[in-house]
Amino acid sequence: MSLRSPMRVDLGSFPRLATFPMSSLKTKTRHYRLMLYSFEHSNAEQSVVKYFPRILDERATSSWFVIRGNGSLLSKLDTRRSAIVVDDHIMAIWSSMFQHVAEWLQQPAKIFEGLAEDGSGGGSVFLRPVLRYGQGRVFKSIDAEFIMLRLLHDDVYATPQTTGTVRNPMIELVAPDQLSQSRFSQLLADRTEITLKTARFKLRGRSVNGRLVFALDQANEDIIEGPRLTAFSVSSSIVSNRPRKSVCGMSVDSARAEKNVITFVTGNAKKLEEFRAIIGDEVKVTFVSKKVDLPELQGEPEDIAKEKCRLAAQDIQGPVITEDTCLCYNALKGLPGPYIKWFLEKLGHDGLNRILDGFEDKSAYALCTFAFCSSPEQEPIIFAGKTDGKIVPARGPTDFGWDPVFEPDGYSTTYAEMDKNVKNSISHRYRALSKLKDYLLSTY
Ligand SMILES: O=c1[nH]c(=O)c2ncn([C@@H]3O[C@H](COP(=O)(O)OP(=O)(O)OP(=O)(O)O)[C@@H](O)[C@H]3O)c2[nH]1
Ligand SMILES: [Mg+2]
Repeated sequence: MSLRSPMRVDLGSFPRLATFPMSSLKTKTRHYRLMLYSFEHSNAEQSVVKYFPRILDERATSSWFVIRGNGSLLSKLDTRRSAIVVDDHIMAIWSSMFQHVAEWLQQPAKIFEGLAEDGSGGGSVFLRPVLRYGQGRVFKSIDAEFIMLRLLHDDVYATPQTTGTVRNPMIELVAPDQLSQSRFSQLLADRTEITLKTARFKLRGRSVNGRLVFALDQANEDIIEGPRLTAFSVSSSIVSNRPRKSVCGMSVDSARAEKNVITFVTGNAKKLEEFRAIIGDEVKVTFVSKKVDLPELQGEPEDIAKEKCRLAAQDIQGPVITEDTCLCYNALKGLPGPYIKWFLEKLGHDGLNRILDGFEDKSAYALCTFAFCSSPEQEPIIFAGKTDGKIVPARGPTDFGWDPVFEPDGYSTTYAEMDKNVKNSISHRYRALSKLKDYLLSTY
């Protein structure tokens, strides 16, 4: 099968309900092969590394997809098995959702570029929009998790070439990035429940901690409710072929999703990025993130981690994860330890080396302590991970803390120089998070 020349679809021109009537949707099903687009190499790569393996394992078809601007990805994927084909019904929903969220956030959206028509394949897909801002060709790329529209369940999939059916559909909008999350929350502040109805289904959305979760229900009306969503157009011929049960007016899936939301309280976007890459998709929990101005506490790492988590749980009034990271010099009996943030800020990478000038021993360890509280009343549970190494003159990209001055034992590269996947397989964060992940897998 060959990739036909890409058809450019921009959101401004993507058909909305008004111009793309249901009848045409029912009679004419086109199939799109998606090219996920990212302005930043690492973002596209991470999205694939994080979200696609599970999909690739699920439904093997002959379809394939391309990540634009990142040739290396293609070689990493088993292109014969990736199935990123959706029909235009689903595209219409996703596009209008993305577009609307972009409008809410007052950001121009560039979501899908280069969609190709293709008559084969099926499968589920995780998509993220790439939002663009800045001037001319200067793009400030958005964090990988800026907004994610995600079909939640394993059994959500499209088989467009046969029936155009999506089973048990559920759609979630997440805005875990700090900026988008606070805007999202503001926009949703006066509305906790949003209902969108079309001729074939009802979308019921609820906003929780800056997320908007939609569950689909059958309905026979074609109206759209909700003052903020009047312009929100949704069109679809998706049908649920399973009888739906409901709990307290919400779908079972939705209710389950509500229960399994944990907030990772952090103000550090890089931590969050690594957290998501490491934890993957196995834990049946929706992780959202929130920046809360927690005090930088003093004391032993474990005490600090616990107290941080208690304060976070009080703020969120629900299940939370916090993380505290230390960089400990053996020559200094564990200092700077939890105070590394200030040392780094005041002294820079050079200074972090120079404080060891008088010492032979340059060895150090990175210590990560995750804490989990299922409610403000619960005592935090601690999961620590440690990676030994040494302090060296800075080498590598400087986009994350003290990564350039820490060379883990057994490697000749600093954390900063390493491939992210390598760091995420040996790091202090990986070691701590593996324990937390095991705990969550056994609990949720
Ligand atoms: O090079 C790095 N590689 C890492 O893997 C890493 N993890 C954390 N840090 C930095 O170490 C300090 C910890 O302070 P910290 O735990 O209080 O974090 P934070 O205040 O940035 O966020 P949070 O407390 O809101 O979660 C901060 O300067 C972080 O930037 C790292 N630096
Ligand atoms: Mg902190």
